[in-house]
Amino acid sequence: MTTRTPLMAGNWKMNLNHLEAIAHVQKLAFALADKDYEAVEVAVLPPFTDLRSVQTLVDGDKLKIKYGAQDISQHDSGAYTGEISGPMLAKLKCTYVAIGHSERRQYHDETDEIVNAKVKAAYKHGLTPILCVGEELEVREAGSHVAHTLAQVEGGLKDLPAEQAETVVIAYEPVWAIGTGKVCGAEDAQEVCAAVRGKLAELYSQDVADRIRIQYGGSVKAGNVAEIMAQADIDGALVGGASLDADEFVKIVRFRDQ
Ligand SMILES: O=C(CO)COP(=O)(O)O
Repeated sequence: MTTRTPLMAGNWKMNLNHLEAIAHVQKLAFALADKDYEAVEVAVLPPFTDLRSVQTLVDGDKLKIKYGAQDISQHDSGAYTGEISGPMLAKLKCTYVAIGHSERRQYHDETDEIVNAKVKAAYKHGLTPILCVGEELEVREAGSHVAHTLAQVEGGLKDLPAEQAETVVIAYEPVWAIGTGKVCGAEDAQEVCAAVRGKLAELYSQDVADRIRIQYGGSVKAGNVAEIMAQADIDGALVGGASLDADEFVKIVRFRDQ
């Protein structure tokens, strides 16, 4: 049986400046300095402007916390005002990059084609994509949430070889559950995550699918994380609001104690 190391990632979105980031990561590192959490991978996704400070802290103190960006340009360099490239993120030793978050799809018109180009850009520069997928409320109400999410998975991974795909992280984030306090029922989340794993098996192989980590995201808190993590196909959480509170995020990382 494949054992997948749970990945708890905090997506800070547009919150915390670089000084606040330093204080926040120090708090997390202090609270997680014992061995209890070693079986869980912990990552933060701060705004671009914080990455250098987070890198300096993590490198200097040899922290086990990983970090990454919330987006990446599909281009390596050039006249793309405001964009941040894969080589820049790689130089900052980012491990992860979130791609296709629903807020990018919604406010920046990111299509599956763009998401796919960004996933390829991440791999080109040695970054691990956290490919975000999930349906809006209307889609859920129409009963098409599984098909919608699987189409996003397929579109995001298009033409990606198995050697790359097997390290991707998929984050299932139903849009209606993001920042709303309406957590998707654990069994409903499991239904979609199991279908995502089935799609990965169809696209690659069962072996590859069994190695890919699938996170749930959307109003995850210390109070609901244990139930979510108890689901067979959920291997971690992508946490927004609750990741801004160090104590709460630490409790989420220690989901086995909740
Ligand atoms: O979008 C999310 C993480 O990427 C989820 O956000 P919330 O945890 O605030 O609902």
